[in-house]
Amino acid sequence: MLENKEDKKVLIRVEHLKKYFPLKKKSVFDSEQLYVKANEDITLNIYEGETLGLVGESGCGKSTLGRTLLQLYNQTDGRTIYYGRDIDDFAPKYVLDILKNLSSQRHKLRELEKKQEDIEKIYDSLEEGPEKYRTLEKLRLAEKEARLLYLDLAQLIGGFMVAEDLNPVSYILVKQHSYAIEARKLKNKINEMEIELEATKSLLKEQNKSQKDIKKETDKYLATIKNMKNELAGIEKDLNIINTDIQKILDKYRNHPDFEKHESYKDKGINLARLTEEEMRLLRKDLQLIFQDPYSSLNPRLTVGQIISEGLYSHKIFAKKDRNIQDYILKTMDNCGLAPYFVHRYPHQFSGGQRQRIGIARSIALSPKFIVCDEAVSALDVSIQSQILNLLLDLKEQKNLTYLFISHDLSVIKYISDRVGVMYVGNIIELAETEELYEHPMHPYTEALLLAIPTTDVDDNREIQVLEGDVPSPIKPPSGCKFHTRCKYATDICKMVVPKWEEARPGHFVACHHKLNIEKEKQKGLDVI
Ligand SMILES: Nc1ncnc2c1ncn2[C@@H]1O[C@H](COP(=O)(O)OP(=O)(O)OP(=O)(O)O)[C@@H](O)[C@H]1O
Repeated sequence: MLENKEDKKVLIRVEHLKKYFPLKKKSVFDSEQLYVKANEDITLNIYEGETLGLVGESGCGKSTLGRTLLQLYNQTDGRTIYYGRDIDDFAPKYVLDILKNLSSQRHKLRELEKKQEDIEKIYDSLEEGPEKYRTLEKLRLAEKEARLLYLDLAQLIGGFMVAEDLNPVSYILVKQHSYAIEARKLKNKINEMEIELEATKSLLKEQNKSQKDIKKETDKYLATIKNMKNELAGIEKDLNIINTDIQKILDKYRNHPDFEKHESYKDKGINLARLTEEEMRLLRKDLQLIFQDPYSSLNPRLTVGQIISEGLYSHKIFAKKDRNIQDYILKTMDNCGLAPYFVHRYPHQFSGGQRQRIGIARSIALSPKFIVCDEAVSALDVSIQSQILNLLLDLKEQKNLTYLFISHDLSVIKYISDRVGVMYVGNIIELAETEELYEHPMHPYTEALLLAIPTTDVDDNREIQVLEGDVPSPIKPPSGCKFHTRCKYATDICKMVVPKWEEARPGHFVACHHKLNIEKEKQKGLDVI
């Protein structure tokens, strides 16, 4: 069970994430570009060490969300912030672009805020009715645009947001970041050289070389590493001086009334959506995917050992000549319930459950922090499903992993998840701790999904209710709340205004104009925000 929200560390923060797939035009005369709106305005936190379950009908955008978080798809809009590494250490290039253009970006932000205020005035002046609802939609859009840009800036410069002239701030922060990039490149090189050194040592020992020969060979590496470490120490010394100067300049603004507000938005997360391909490649080992169909994701021409070693070599966790990799692979296989003699076998020689274990071993070998399990047990027999689920839970405990667990099966989701998000035609419409969501659903769609679960409990005399109506198309989804076409509680506002994503009870988020059970909760004396 997860502790209070205050004790939890966010690993991934998603803000207003959007993923549209453009559709091919039928003819060159088509003026309208159509999109599959697979993910729309998704905002959520994924906490370190939790399993966040994701449910919803087929085609609602679960896999797209998982893959977009991992940046296997380029996101159309929004921010995906990863806290598993420190932005100063990782020093991504996009930060330099923002810092170089601070003045013009803040100018743009002020324009967006002005636009938002203007729409707000119009909204306040309107009578209740369709025009007011349409204006509310525009207002939400303007708010979102301004907020995303504000977060991009405040995350990096915090209290400097109050500075009249951002040019000197820009100058010193660009300098700081350029040094950080140099330091990161050197650290990577040192790391690679140390891996080479280990591999050389293990190879020479295997060849029974004398201590003298081993020393002669490894001294070359040690000398290069020493030189690089000296160079790094120089850069880090300069960085410390720059950091002290930055603090001194920042202190000048501390008395400004808005300083603390802006400073509180400063954080060390990395915006995955803005990384270069090469940078994303470096982070790929932290962020893994386990597929539904292990057979199609395993290369049939490679043995289990080769399948697991591929990633270890490409992420430079082991050098090619390093003999220690064999022990490492066998240990990883053992952790995943695979016997050592499987190491030379091919995927077709295994059952579905064993193949899934191989897929899991391949991911786990890279020591990831976050894994998207996309229908990871859906193709397996029920008895095997529970074995794989328990393996995933054990590995999570041992290695402090965080999962996004995607499934259309509500029982599987209930079993494995700490919290559950419910998706409907591209949106997450409800998110809460598992028990809370199953016991007190607030969204009519969640309620309908739960009522549709068959039960074997003889004391449970509720009727199974099948959700009527077709799932709307994600190309032209219904206006307002997308569920209004199937919702028995829908009113006029539902047809026109997208419901706001809000925390209705502590830790319980929902987007609905007519939240269920709120009155009941109030009567029971439970917290309602
Ligand atoms: N690469 C793609 N190009 C175009 N459209 C896509 C692509 N991938 C997914 N879609 C569309 O996006 C929508 C969401 O699909 P997605 O696979 O994310 O849903 P899902 O909830 O995971 O469904 P399922 O449980 O059936 O896998 C669907 O309408 C799908 O057809």
